[in-house]
Amino acid sequence: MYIRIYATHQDVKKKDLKNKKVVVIDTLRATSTIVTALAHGCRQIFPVSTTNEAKILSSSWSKEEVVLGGEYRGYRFAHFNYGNSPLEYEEEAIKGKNLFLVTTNGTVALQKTSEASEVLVASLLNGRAIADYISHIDPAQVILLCSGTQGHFCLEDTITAGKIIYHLSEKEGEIEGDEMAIAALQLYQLNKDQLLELMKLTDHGQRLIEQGYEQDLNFCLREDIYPIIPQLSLSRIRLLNRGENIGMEKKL
Ligand SMILES: O=C(O)[C@H](CS(=O)(=O)O)OP(=O)(O)O
Ligand SMILES: [Mg+2]
Repeated sequence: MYIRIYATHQDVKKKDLKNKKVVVIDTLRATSTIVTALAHGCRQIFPVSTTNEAKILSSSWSKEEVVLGGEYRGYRFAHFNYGNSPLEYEEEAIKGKNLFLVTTNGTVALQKTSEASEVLVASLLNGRAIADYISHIDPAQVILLCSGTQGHFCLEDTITAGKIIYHLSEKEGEIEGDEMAIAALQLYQLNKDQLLELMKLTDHGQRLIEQGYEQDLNFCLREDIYPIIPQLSLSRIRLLNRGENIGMEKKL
């Protein structure tokens, strides 16, 4: 298996992902939010890039079936039900709902994968489960698509990519990859016992703290609390093997 990492979604064109197995990562905070919502019984999530798109797409459902969520530069939209804080999606109210999620980086990265053969959604909250799944299907090549922040490399997505490679190598021995993959693995191995200290140094970590979201930062670093496999297919994200995922316990 060969691992290739893209540091930002701006680095990749849709055609680069054609027929590829792609794992999308946006640790702060979109993919952490998606994983949390699905772990709490959300029916399916539509990643969209504008509030208008969310409103148009969601109009096919009754109001009771729909939740609108998201943010721009960290701040929630006035007429939406929720923002982009994973903690908001731990509620019973999300159960059975169709979530239309608009975010600055993560949902845009997810929309880039329309030509991929399989798309998975990863965060630190479910990184080991994603690695287990990939090793089980054993593809020749996997692309880890980090969302990045506003077109720039970010540590938090690279750390999650490194964690996935770390767990893959635990199962399969040495993993081949590009130099970003080697760097991501080293970064995770060197910092896995001090993730919070590292994240507090990042632009996004500092911004979340300034915006009053320090709890989000702590939460997004809780490794493997939700061992689920969210899969994007036909423009919506659902749990793979929903029956197996349902009833899983949150490991605190
Ligand atoms: O809400 C977030 O954490 C970010 C917004 S930004 O990086 O502060 O602009 O969005 P995401 O798409 O989850 O990276
Ligand atoms: Mg992000």
